[in-house]
Amino acid sequence: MALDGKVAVVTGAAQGLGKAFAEILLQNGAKVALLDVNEKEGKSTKAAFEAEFGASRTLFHVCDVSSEEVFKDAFQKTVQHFGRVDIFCNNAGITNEVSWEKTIEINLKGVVRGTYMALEHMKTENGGGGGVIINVASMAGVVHLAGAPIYTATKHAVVGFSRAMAEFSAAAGYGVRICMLCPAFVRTDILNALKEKDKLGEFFRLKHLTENLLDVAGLMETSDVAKVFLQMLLDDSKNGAALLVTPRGAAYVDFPAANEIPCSPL
Ligand SMILES: NC(=O)C1=CN([C@@H]2O[C@H](COP(=O)(O)OP(=O)(O)OC[C@H]3O[C@@H](n4cnc5c(N)ncnc54)[C@H](O)[C@@H]3O)[C@@H](O)[C@H]2O)C=CC1
Ligand SMILES: CCCCCC(=O)CC\C=C/C=C/C=C/[C@@H](O)[C@@H](O)CCCC(=O)O
Repeated sequence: MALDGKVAVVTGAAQGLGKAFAEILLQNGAKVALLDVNEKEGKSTKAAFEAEFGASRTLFHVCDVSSEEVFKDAFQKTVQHFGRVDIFCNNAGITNEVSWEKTIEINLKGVVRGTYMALEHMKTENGGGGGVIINVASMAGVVHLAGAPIYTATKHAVVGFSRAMAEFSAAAGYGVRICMLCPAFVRTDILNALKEKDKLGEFFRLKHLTENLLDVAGLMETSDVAKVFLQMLLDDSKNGAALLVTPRGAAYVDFPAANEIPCSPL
């Protein structure tokens, strides 16, 4: 997929990884709708992008992905403004083990909402032009964090949901690919949760386990992950693929097929 003239939606685009994904999309010729619950940061990001790429290339909508109504409204306004959407990146996420229902609402249900909405618009069956959905999971979608069980659960769920939807989309002939990005640790505000007892609750006592993983893996910059995001987005051969991103490089996860799981009689 060439990006020139394509229209992308990125959730959680005001800062961190979402902002870096939006920036690399803009650098490569796309128009980008920035959706985020943080109005102040979102407006400031939009202003910075306007100065660099021109006013007509970006839109900002205040949008909480945990509200079906608000999310749909922001998406519809984007379609009205740009005329179409070709790329949808479900990136918004939080770490909050105390308000765990909120974490599921944003990290999982927000991704499900965004995926369904994007498919409905992009699928060729409805006269759409096809496209790509990138769901941002985490390495915690493949390995677990004992210090963040709900975060882990949402990210595993995003991987499972996206893989199933990718196969469904291909089988239905929708013309929409769905892939997952699974980064290890990236220098963004989400990691502040590791210092906040009111975010981790009883799991705060295991924060050293997460910190140990961070020490082993190292910390990436958002721009490093954005480069890998772009590669995956442009690779038309990938559907249902989960790309792990670490400071040492990137690798697609080799999931076992159902008939490849070794079992012996009990
Ligand atoms: N930073 C890291 O080490 C890693 C982050 N991730 C994932 O990357 C994604 C982006 O996170 P980061 O950029 O790291 O964190 P961040 O905290 O810097 O950015 C998250 C963005 O999502 C927005 N957001 C939060 N709740 C929202 C909601 N209800 N509706 C709309 N927007 C909302 C925030 O306002 C913020 O702009 C998340 O899904 C996170 O789980 C995955 C692996 C590693
Ligand atoms: C509670 C805060 C979590 C916030 C954000 C994340 O999603 C962070 C990433 C989650 C899991 C990371 C696991 C990392 C494991 C590594 O130590 C190791 O398994 C990978 C080694 C990388 C390499 O091969 O170089």
